[in-house]
Amino acid sequence: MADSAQAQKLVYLVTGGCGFLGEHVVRMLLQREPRLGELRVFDLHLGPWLEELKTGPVRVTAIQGDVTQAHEVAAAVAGAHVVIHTAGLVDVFGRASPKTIHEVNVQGTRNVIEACVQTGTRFLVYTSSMEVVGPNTKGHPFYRGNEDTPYEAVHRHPYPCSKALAEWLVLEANGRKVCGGLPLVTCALRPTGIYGEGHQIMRDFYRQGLRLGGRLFRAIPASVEHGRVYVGNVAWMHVLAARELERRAARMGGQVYFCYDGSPYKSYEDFNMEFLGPCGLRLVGTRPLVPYWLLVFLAALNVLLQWLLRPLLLYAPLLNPYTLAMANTTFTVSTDKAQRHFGYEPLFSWEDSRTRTILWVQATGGSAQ
Ligand SMILES: NC(=O)c1ccc[n+]([C@@H]2O[C@H](COP(=O)([O-])OP(=O)(O)OC[C@H]3O[C@@H](n4cnc5c(N)ncnc54)[C@H](O)[C@@H]3O)[C@@H](O)[C@H]2O)c1
Ligand SMILES: C[C@@H](CO)CCC[C@@H](C)[C@H]1CC[C@H]2[C@@H]3[C@H](O)C=C4C[C@@H](O)CC[C@]4(C)[C@H]3CC[C@]12C
Repeated sequence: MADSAQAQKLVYLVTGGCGFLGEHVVRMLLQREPRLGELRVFDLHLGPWLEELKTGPVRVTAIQGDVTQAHEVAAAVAGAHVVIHTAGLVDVFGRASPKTIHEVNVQGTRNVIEACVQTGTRFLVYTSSMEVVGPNTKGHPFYRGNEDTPYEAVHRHPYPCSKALAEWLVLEANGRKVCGGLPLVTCALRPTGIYGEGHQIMRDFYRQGLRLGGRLFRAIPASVEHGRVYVGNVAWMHVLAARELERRAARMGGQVYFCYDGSPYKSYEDFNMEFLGPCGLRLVGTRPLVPYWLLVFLAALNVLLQWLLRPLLLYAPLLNPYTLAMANTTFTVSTDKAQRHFGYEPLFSWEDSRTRTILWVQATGGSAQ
C-alpha cells in the first residue's frame, strides 16, 4: 500500500465472510472500497449468495476453510494486503464445548496473526466484542461508558473469555515485524449487540411471538438499558478502519474501538419491539410478568436439563444464567473514539437501520430461510 500506488488494487481477506456480520462486511467492501482488487471470502460454510458476487468487476474468491487449521489460514492470507478477521464461534447458549469455542476464537485468531507475520500481510482488523469488557459476573452496570471507562472485567463464560484472550493477542501483535521487515498494524473493534438483516435471534423472537398468538411477555425491567448497533454500521466501521490503518498506523495501531451508532438505548426486549412491533407483535406487561427469582430458577433448570439431555439431544434454550445476567445488566456505550481516530460516522441513520431491519423481519421472519 505504497504512496506511488494510489491506483494500486488491494487484496482483502474476510474470515467468517459468510456469517451475519461477515456478509455485510463483504458487501460493504464491494460497494465502498474503491481500491479493492480482489476479495477473498474465507469461511467454514460458504453461502450460495457468493456466486452472484463473482460476476462483478472485483474478483471474488470463495475459500472454504477452517481458522483452526494454520495451513489453511496461511494459504488464504498469502498475498493479501488487509485481513478483516470476523470469523468466530458466537455461543452463549452452551451449543459448543468450551474447548471448541477456545479453539476457534483463540487458536483461530493466533493462526491469523501468525499467517500475517509469515506471509507479510501488514494490516489486521479484528472483530472483538463488548463482552471483552462486560457485563461482568457481578452484574455491575456499564452506563454510557467509553474505551477508557474503568470497569471490573471479570469473565467466567467461555465465549467472553475467548474473545478477551483473542483481542489481547491481536493488540499485542501490533508492531511485530512481518515477512519483509515492516511492522504489523492491528486494531480491534468491539460491537455491542448487533441487529439488522440476518440477525437470527431477532428472527427466533419473532417466530416465538407468532407461536404465542402475536405476543411476547416482558421478563426484564424496562429500566435495564442495552446499547445495540446496526450491522450495516458495524460493517462500515470495519471497512473504514481497514482502509485507514495504513495512513493512521501510529494512531490506530494496537487500539480498541467500541462500535456505535445512533440506535436508542433501551432494554433488550423494548429494543426488539422497535422491529417486532411493526411486524404485528405486542410486548405484554409494563413490568416483568414473572418474578426475577423464578427466571433465575428456570435458567438454572435449563442448565440441568442441558446436562441431563446431552447424551440424547442438544437442548440449548435462550435462557440460561449467563444470558439472563446479560439481559438484566445495563450495558451502554457512549464514545467518539472511532470518529476521532479514523473519521467514522454511522452510514445508516437510526430510521434507516430500523426500516431495513423491519423489512427483513417481514420478508424472512415467518419463512424457513
Ligand atoms: N452478533 C453479535 O451481536 C456480535 C456482537 C459482538 C461481536 N460479535 C463478533 O462478530 C463476529 C461475527 O459474529 P456473527 O454474529 O456474524 O456470527 P456468525 O456465527 O453469524 O458468523 C461467524 C462466521 O464465522 C464462521 N466460522 C465459525 N467457525 C469458523 C472456523 N472454524 N473457521 C472459519 N470460519 C468459521 C461461521 O461459519 C460464520 O459464517 C464474531 O467474531 C463475534 O464474536 C458478534
Ligand atoms: C431473558 C430473556 C427474556 O426475553 C431474554 C434473553 C435475551 C438474551 C438471549 C440476549 C440478551 C443480551 C444478548 C447478548 C448481547 O446483545 C451481546 C452479545 C455480544 C456478542 O458478542 C454475541 C451476542 C451477545 C452475547 C447477545 C446474545 C443474546 C443475549 C444474551
